[in-house]
Amino acid sequence: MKESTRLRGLYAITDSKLLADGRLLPYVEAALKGGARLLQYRDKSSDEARRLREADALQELCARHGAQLIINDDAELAARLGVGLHLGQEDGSLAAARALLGRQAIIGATCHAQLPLAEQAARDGASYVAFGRFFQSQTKPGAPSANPELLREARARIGLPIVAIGGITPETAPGLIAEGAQMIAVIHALFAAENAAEVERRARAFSQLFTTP
Ligand SMILES: Cc1ncc(COP(=O)(O)OP(=O)(O)O)c(N)n1
Ligand SMILES: Cc1nc(C(=O)O)sc1CCOP(=O)(O)O
Ligand SMILES: [Mg+2]
Repeated sequence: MKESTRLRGLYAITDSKLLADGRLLPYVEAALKGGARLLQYRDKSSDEARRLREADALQELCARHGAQLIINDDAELAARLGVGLHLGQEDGSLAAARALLGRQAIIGATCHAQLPLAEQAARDGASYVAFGRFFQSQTKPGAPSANPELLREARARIGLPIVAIGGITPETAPGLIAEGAQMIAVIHALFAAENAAEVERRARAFSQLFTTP
């Protein structure tokens, strides 16, 4: 499958608090049923055994639903499972991660609101670049803010799929897609839900934004 086809649509990101108490697998499965194409396992704990167990279970779910699993921050775990990786600016060398994971792996890079960071990420072998945060984020309120117009310039200058992140809802996503975002990465507006059925409904609402060419 072409990278541009794989990297389009809803990009769901897990959250350890929202998905605690047995919600991780049912809520993620609901997001995948609702059409999420990428799933990022984002867990900041140092419990390596649990992280491996959970990532393994998520990999199986993703495989069943034809989605791609991406590990946040942890190149070793991504290498162990043979899945993708997302790195921020403080998370280690992207070029080294590319060498470790190989040419086929999906590797994403946080670029905040800075095109030079995206240009560097492209040179270092990123598969996609992520810009944000575009709105107030309940998950990461302190992340640097970005302006939607940035996406248009990024599209013209960076030859990689673009992810938009930060406080995005089904109502605000269309404006970002129109400006050039190929993927919309979401935590709170997807997973802060009463039940799995509601997660699936929300995922479907995001995913439908990508069905028109
Ligand atoms: C798709 C996507 N974009 C940005 C981020 C943020 O990464 P980072 O800046 O490393 O912050 P943490 O998520 O590690 O707290 C992301 N995870 N995913
Ligand atoms: C993990 C993360 N990174 C961001 C960035 O701007 O780099 S914003 C963010 C949180 C995204 O979650 P929500 O959809 O709940 O706002
Ligand atoms: Mg990080």
